[in-house]
Amino acid sequence: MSARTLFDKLWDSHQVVAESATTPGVLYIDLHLVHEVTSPQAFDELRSRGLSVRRRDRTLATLDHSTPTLPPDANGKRPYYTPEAEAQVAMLEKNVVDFGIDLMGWDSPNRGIVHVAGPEVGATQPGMTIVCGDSHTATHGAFGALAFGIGTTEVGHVLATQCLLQRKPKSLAIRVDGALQPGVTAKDLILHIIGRIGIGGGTGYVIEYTGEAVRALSMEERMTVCNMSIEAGARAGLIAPDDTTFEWLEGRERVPKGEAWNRAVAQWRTLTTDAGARYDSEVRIDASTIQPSVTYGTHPGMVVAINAPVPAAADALEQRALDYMKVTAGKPMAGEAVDVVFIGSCTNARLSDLRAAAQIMRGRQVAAGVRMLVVPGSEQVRRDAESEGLHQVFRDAGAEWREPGCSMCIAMNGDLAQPGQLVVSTSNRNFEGRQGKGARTVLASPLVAAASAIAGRVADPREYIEQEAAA
Ligand SMILES: CC(C)[C@H](C(=O)O)[C@@H](O)C(=O)O
Ligand code: SF4
Repeated sequence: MSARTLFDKLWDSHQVVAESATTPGVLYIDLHLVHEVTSPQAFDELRSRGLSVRRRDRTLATLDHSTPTLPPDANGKRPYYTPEAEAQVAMLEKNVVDFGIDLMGWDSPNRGIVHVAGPEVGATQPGMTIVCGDSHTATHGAFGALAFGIGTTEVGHVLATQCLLQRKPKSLAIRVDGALQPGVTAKDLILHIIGRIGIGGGTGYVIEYTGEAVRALSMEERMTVCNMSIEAGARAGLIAPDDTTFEWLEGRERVPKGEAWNRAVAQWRTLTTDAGARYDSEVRIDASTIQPSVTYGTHPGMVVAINAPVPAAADALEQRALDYMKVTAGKPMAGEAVDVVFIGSCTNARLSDLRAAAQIMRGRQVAAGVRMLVVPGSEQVRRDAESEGLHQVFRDAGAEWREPGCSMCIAMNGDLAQPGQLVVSTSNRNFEGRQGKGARTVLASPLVAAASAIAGRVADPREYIEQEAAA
């Protein structure tokens, strides 16, 4: 057989019916993740047709988007933001019982944002096809799985058949050579990439991230990178699995054990792009040139190095974005006054993210007038962080330590910013109103977010890291 890319291998091993000029192919799905927002109509459809879930053992649900991050009151009542949010959660709780599906619900020690909790329990594994009614499903591609978001109608198709109609996308290699500088994180890398290729740069492609800077990333950093593939328009983002992947996965609840683990790893080691395999397109990036980066506009492609001047608007839409953000071309983002700092979301709410932020915040205070929310991505992250005392570091600094959920990433659960407020956020979307009507979002790394909370303005974390090194 001729040389194949990792993506080709994943596709070939899951396409059960080939596509033709007039019909899409049929792809077998190994894992279907479900959350409360995009599943109600899908389950209703099954009900109305008298269908059951085809592979309950390959379906796993969680509660994350609509869940409040404040604890229940003395009567156990949770402070849902709206009756709709509460109904959505109740609906999924009912659906998993009616259809016999596992739910990481309120009483589970594993509940969390779907893209944090799925990998943590070992449901996400190399070589799988993974779907979820959620655009950030590409996160799971960090494990060498073909993972992408689907719509609610397709959620129904997968529930009923465990298959999906798909045409094969093209492949794009993003090769990152060199090494990231101190204070420059995986988040800066992916923001830089989207800034470079644009929000349409990945459209029609599955991206494979390669190169020595990608190999050097931890598993959690790889998830941060793959998470935002959709923000470049890509169908999915992938990183070939290696020892970093296997070490991270070994021993987790849902991965194979004993001899079966060894066999799985041996098979997973074949999941690499063959020498001589061709991508449809390639981009090269030099990691050593990347600075801590932030967004300055209203989509994730409007990215600038934190100390570099904001570029002039190229068109009326960009000018509208600058006006909305109250940002001036020619001035850097560093120094912009900050109202709210949010550390959370499926992009950056894992233990290493919280450690990075805590490193800067330890012994310091959130600036007067700044509100800071730290929201762990899952119950596991919360437990691990609390056992290290990170929650205390954040609380001592004056930040709020919340319960796991999507929180202020999407502002549909009660956590939101006020009109006009500027939020430095570790999430992945900065659209108008994303974090509350009129709220202005600056996407950044946990290091930039923590430094900005302390400074009360958008700040370069290297100022604080250097102080520490000097001390
Ligand atoms: C609610 C859900 C459908 C949505 C998505 O698909 O990504 C959300 O997670 C988001 O981040 O905007
Ligand atoms: S954390 Fe944000 S981006 Fe991630 S799934 Fe939740 S709403 Fe979507």
